Amino acid sequence: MMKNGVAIDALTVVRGGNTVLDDVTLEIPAGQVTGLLGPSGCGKSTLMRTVVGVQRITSGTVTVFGEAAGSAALRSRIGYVTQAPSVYDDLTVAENLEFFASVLGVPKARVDSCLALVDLTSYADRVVARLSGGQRSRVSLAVALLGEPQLIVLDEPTVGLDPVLRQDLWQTFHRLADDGAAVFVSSHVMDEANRCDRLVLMREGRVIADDTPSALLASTGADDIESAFLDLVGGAA
Ligand SMILES: Nc1ncnc2c1ncn2[C@@H]1O[C@H](COP(=O)(O)OP(=O)(O)OP(=O)(O)O)[C@@H](O)[C@H]1O
Repeated sequence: MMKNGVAIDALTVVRGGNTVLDDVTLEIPAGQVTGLLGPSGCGKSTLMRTVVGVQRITSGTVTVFGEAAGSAALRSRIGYVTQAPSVYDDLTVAENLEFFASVLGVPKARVDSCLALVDLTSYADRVVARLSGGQRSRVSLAVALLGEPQLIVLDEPTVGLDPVLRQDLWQTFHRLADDGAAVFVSSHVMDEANRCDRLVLMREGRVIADDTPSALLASTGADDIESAFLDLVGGAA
C-alpha cells in the first residue's frame, strides 16, 4: 500500500444513475505533479472529489497516506481547491487568509508566505469582490496552502489566467512537489500536459493512459499530447 501518496483501486462511481467513473485504478505519488486531463464531463472533478473524500463511492477503494479517503485524520493534510472560489467577497485578501489561518490554528506568519506563493502580496488589502476571476481563484489557492498540506488537489486552477500567471502557478506546483507534496492538478487544456511529471488521461469515466508526458509521446509516436490523446482514443474506439 502507498503510504505517502494516493492509491485508487477499481474505483466506480455512479451519479444520478450514470456510471461517471468506471473501474479506475491509479496512484498519485508524493513529490510529483500528477496531471489529470480529459474532455469536459469525463469525470475529472468526480475523481478529485473521491480523493478528498467528499464523493460517495459505488465500489472500489481510495486510500490517502494509508488511510481511507475522507477519514478525519486526513483533513489537515489535504488542500483542495474547487472550480468555485470559496472565499469571502466582503473581506480583503489578507483578512480572508487570517480568518482561515485562525480556524486552522496556523501561525499568522504563514499568511504572508502563502500570499507570496500565489503572487498576491500587492493585493493583500484589496477587497475580494474587486478582484478578477483569476485573482480570486488564487486567493482560494492561498487558503488551501495555509496548512502546508501534503496532498494538494486542484480542480482546473489555471482557468482564466494569462500565460505569465499560468507559468508562475505551475512553478509553484513544482516547488510544492519538490518539498514533498503530492500535487494532483486537473486541466482540460492539453498544452498544460507537458508541465506535469506524470499524466493521467481520462475519457468517459475511464483512464486511457497513465505515464510521463515523454513516454506517452514515445508510445503513440505523436508530436504533442493532444495528438497522443486522439491517437489513444482512436485505439480505444
Ligand atoms: N451531481 C451530479 N449528479 C449526477 N451526475 C453528475 C453530477 N455531477 C456531475 N455529473 C455528471 O458526471 C459526469 C462527470 O462530471 P465531472 O464534473 O466529474 O466532469 P469533469 O471532467 O470534471 O468536467 P469539466 O471539465 O467540465 O469540469 C458528467 O457527465 C456530469 O454530467
